[in-house]
Amino acid sequence: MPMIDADGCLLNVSVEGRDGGPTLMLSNSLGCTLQMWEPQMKALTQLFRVIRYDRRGHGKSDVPPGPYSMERFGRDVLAILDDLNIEKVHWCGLSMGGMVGQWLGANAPERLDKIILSNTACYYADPTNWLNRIKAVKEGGLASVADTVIAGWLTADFREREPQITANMKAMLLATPVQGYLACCEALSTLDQRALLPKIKSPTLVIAGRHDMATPLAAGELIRSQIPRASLTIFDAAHISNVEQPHAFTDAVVGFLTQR
Ligand SMILES: O=C(O)CC1=CCC(=O)O1
Repeated sequence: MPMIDADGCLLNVSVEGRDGGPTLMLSNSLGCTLQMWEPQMKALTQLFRVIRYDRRGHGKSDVPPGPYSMERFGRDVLAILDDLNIEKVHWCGLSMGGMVGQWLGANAPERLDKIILSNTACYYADPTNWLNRIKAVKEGGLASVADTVIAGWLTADFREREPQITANMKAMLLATPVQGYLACCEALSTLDQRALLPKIKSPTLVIAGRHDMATPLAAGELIRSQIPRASLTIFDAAHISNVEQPHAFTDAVVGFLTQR
């Protein structure tokens, strides 16, 4: 896996799949590494060259001091594409990955082909939840918020049915560097990309989870309504819908990216 330099921050990047095929870039949720996409990889690598990466502050990437911002995360993606000599990619980002996709779609439209914005928001009306989470993590580490976060990621039904997957997701969250996690929460506490959405001209699919409390269905509907010609698909899932509904998620991604 190459480590790619983005303004002095080394980012852990993985490139797999079909050589010479269209390229699809996957972008993670807060507290997740590129491993979050494992349920999709077998199918996606048969059709696409798939780029995954650990966002700065996460996984095997560097953890430079904050503040971070969606612009910073977007420029990290452009550094990866430049380094790999890739002009244009399809984008699939979940949660923060979807927020980075919004930034790129509006600010670097020449680098994105089709865009999938999954379980995401363009702003938070009230930053209190993020400020509370920052305080809790500063005081008690990620362990102090992990069960609440996991309850937002996966429905109770799924957690009961799939204890091993749930435990793996929790371990991934708990392994996140605290400084990187906090710097991302700070970026989320001031997020407001509402003005960017009408500037996105790429074909866009918005995915939302019927049981997603972190970025509710209404947040997905707002994004859909503001991006010209965007469509919305809803899954019976909480926040991390690609893990909770892996087959439906993969089918939606493949269907959207391969339709003419
Ligand atoms: O991890 C969470 O609590 C939910 C979330 C919001 C933005 C993001 O990337 O994840």
